[in-house]
Amino acid sequence: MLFSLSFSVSAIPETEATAASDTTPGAISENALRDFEESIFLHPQQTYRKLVTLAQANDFSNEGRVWLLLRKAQSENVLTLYKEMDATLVTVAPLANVMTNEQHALWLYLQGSRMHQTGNISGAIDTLKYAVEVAKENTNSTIYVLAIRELGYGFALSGDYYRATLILQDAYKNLVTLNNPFFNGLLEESLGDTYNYLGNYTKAIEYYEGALTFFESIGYQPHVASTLLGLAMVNRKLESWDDALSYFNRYEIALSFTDNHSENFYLHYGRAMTMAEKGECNLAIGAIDDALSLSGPIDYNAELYKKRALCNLTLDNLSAAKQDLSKARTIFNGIEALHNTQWHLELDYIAGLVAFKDNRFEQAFEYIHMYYKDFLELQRLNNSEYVTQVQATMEAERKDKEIALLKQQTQLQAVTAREQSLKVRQKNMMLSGVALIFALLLIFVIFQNKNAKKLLALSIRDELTGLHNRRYFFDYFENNLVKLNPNHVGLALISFDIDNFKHINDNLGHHVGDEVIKTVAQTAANTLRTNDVIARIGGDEFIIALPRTTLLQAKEIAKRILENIRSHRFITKEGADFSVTASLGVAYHDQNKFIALDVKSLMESADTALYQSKRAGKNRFTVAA
Ligand SMILES: Nc1nc2c(ncn2[C@@H]2O[C@H](COP(=O)(O)OP(=O)(O)OP(=O)(O)O)[C@@H](O)[C@H]2O)c(=O)[nH]1
Repeated sequence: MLFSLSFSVSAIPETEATAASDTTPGAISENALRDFEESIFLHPQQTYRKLVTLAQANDFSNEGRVWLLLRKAQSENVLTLYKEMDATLVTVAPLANVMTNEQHALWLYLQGSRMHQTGNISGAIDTLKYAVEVAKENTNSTIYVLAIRELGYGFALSGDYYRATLILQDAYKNLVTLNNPFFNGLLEESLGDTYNYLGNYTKAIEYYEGALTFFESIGYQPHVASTLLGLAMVNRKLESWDDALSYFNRYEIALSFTDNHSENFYLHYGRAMTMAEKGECNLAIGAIDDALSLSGPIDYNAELYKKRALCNLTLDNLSAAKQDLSKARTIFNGIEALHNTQWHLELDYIAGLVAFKDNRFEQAFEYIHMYYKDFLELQRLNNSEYVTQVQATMEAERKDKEIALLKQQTQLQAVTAREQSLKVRQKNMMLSGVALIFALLLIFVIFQNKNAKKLLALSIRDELTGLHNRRYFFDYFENNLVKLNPNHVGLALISFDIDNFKHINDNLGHHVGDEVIKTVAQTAANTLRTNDVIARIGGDEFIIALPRTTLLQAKEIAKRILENIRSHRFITKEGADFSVTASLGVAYHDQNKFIALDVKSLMESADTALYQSKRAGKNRFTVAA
């Protein structure tokens, strides 16, 4: 539930109720505008109408006008009137230089949360960090809490769950002493969202329920609604279909706080998907059609078509299933960013089931096989050791099943006529398909939490080199190397940096510099083994983790990297012909020494060794003491 509903509150002023209901522009004092916050949450629709009326009057000072516009944008955010909100933010921008600190922080926060909604996650993170900085003067202010929360979302959306959880838990620890139900509700809701994304659904429910109690106690309907949606979604993931459906019903009632029906799509979408997953296909098809008629985001529509295809298969409506599948395919063809994601690959899986129903067994097997292959490749690209372990288990399980099936086939073939054996072959083909699906479903369950779709896919890669980025590397390190595998045999880190790179930029241009970075990245990556992880840390600096390695192997790899980099010749369009070198630092953690793995100090050792290589004349590697 990481869509953003933004709110803020202050102590209820005596004048607040009047402020919200009075529509005469002249009757409102400028100070009262600042205090409009709470009425935005209690009566969003009425407050918004009031603010629109006031905005038509021109008799405000600059400070008053800024408050008016910011509060208007804030209520537009609450009511998800994003077009209007964008326009209001444009109107307030020229007044940036007369804003007070408090206004400036609110302005930054609103921009940051809007960036989230449009998918500009890195922009949102930068803007929100700035908002937190500006709001920090008063850490018990509403804007500070809101900005921290939104920043936590930013980290979660970019796949940095670790930092998201840390920042929110930290804020929670400080704010819980204030005993403000709104703040407590906000933070519990955010922790619910983060655990939801982390796949810890039981913990997510715990936090969402806490948040719901706080929000209901103060009557902030937009928050009650968003928390109920969170509870519905988590229960769906836990396959508690009836609880999920009952939360969707409560969400529908809570949505009455707004006249804007755009959130209805998520209600109908969630409900339809839940019904289909529950197996109530007759009901689900009607619900899917309702959701499709609401013109939600196009990739959600594709998911609806996929589910309808599966339901139609269950109901033996083969031709309808084919049509659904083709509609889903058309949508995916048009969204390049989603190509080769799990959601895209699932089309082949469904196509396999359709072909099977159609008695095209060979084709069914082909599709499912292709799906299986592509899916594992996708996971390999994600390059997590955890994934590899799961895959290995699944693969072993699949092989066992296939062997058992082959045995069965041989026995059957020995006693049956040729005609019968053809049938058996078809049956076995189906059974191995089922075995594959079984294996894949298990993997799916594990990766279901990674549903930030393209946002996640984009956020773990460095744009220039296509390698993993810094964030992914640290996340991988903490979550896969340290937590999941504390007893690894040995772990080496290699930190490296291209020598005299600035010289290349200065003499041959930035575009050549970029090419050098890309080629060096590729050369180093090609030198590594499948389970090694390389990431670009920034500029011309890279880091490599070599799990399950001896120091001797690590040195060998460092040597090969150096050789492969220095032996590459660059020839530019302009006729320059040159090669580059790099300096490396190797740090090694030896489990046999019974010293706990400390990421930070291992990285520092690798960096120190790298600088020793630089000082000793570059183009070499040094092993940290
Ligand atoms: N072309 C290009 N240059 C970059 C990029 N990111 C950072 N840089 C430049 O990379 C250079 C990094 O230089 P340094 O590593 O500090 O120094 P160096 O010249 O390599 O010297 P030594 O490391 O001591 O060998 C700086 O000039 C940055 O401006 C990028 O994405 N593309």
